[in-house]
Amino acid sequence: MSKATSGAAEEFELVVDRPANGGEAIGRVDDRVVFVRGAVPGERVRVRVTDDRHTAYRRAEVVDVLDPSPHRRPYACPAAAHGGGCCDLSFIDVGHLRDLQTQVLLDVLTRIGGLDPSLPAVDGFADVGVEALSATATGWRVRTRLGVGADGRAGVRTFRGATVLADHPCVQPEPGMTVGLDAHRLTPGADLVVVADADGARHLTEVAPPPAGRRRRAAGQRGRAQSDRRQRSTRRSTRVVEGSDTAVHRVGTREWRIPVTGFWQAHRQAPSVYSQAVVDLVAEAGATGRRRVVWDLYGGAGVFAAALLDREPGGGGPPGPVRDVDPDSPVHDVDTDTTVHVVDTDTEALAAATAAFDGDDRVRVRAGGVAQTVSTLPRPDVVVLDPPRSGAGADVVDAIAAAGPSTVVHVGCDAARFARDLALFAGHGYQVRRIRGFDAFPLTHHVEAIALLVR
Ligand SMILES: C[S@@+](CC[C@H](N)C(=O)[O-])C[C@H]1O[C@@H](n2cnc3c(N)ncnc32)[C@H](O)[C@@H]1O
Repeated sequence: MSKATSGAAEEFELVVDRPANGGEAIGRVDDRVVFVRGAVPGERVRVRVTDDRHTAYRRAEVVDVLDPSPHRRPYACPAAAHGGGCCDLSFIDVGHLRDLQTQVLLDVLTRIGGLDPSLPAVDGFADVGVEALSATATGWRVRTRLGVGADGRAGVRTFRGATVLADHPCVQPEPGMTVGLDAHRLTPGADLVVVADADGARHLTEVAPPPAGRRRRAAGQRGRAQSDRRQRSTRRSTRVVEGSDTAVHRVGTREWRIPVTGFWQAHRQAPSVYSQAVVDLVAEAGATGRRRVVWDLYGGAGVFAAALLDREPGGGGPPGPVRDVDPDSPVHDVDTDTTVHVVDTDTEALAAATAAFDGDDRVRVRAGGVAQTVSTLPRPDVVVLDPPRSGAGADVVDAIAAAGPSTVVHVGCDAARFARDLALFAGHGYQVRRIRGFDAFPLTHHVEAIALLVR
């Protein structure tokens, strides 16, 4: 290793050997861990220190690749190649990137989740690994939030920065979704939310710049939980620039009208793939049947509620005439219906749920925080939870366990918080029966994980 100091930022060489949960590669120098952004595990790189405030570790970025990995590729995303905070790992071959995502999830499951690697669920996940949601790693995103630069043009913002890359498009949005934005007069410092709906129409809503004092904090928070983003939007005024303020999304035979600034899964395939996974896991636990009470926590517009009612035995079947086709069938016997309680803090998402279920009294929506609300619900047989990146945490896990469901399906979008929640459930006697992982944000480090837990 050779060291040098350029101004305030120290530079040195090291070999990085494994992936970290946040997309960096990990090495070690002088007994301190170094998290390196822009490296592939296995590479020898020259790095510049970007954060030296901690005794146990430092953060650094690559300034030169001295011994490149065979999995390194030219950046697939022009925005990321220019420092955009979008496709952070688009310089790694897609197949290898999925192997790295699998490695990260296995690492946190065992280290933070306390799971035994020989557990069939962990072993089974290691065999299958992180699964693709679509055939290609580009053109999958149906909702995105861009920045508007000082010149009034929209683009991806730089990683943890405020610079807008209007001339370097990101490859995540569906084809055509971000074409021709320059035709609109936009407000410098605003956000521009872009949505491609189920019918191929585009909707653009501008979210006004945050008040001056909050701008700095908002930039630092970018990329945090969906709930944070939603709250920031609701406090700022919005203006429809193109299309409408709501967008139609469909899963199976159901349709939802979701506010453009509201939450819907980013990947076109995610709602149907996740909801099928939830249905399959509940069936695997044998938790299907009559007169069940199901909680769909952090349920948003009720996509999982719909899948559990429509697609699984004992769900009651789809609404309307189909339910009456065979009144003798146990599956469609109205007297045996499951009831699903959808809980979320987002009243607009719950309004979309109410409209989508159109008076179907098998679905009850409840506005409020999960921790405060669940004690008021009837005891559940099955609980599905899909918290934001911050995870569910101890209070929520304690409250779910106290209600005593036989089956829990946990959907997590941050691997470490997901693993922590599994450890909390284990403390209440819930064992992991199966784990699946999805490459829900291709060319990035993000992984969506789903676990089946049984008591
Ligand atoms: C990852 S989204 C999942 C939404 C839904 N399951 C879906 O797939 O469309 C997380 C949801 O949690 C909601 N949320 C965040 N914090 C919450 C809390 N403390 N209590 C209830 N809901 C919350 C957000 O409004 C958001 O709808």
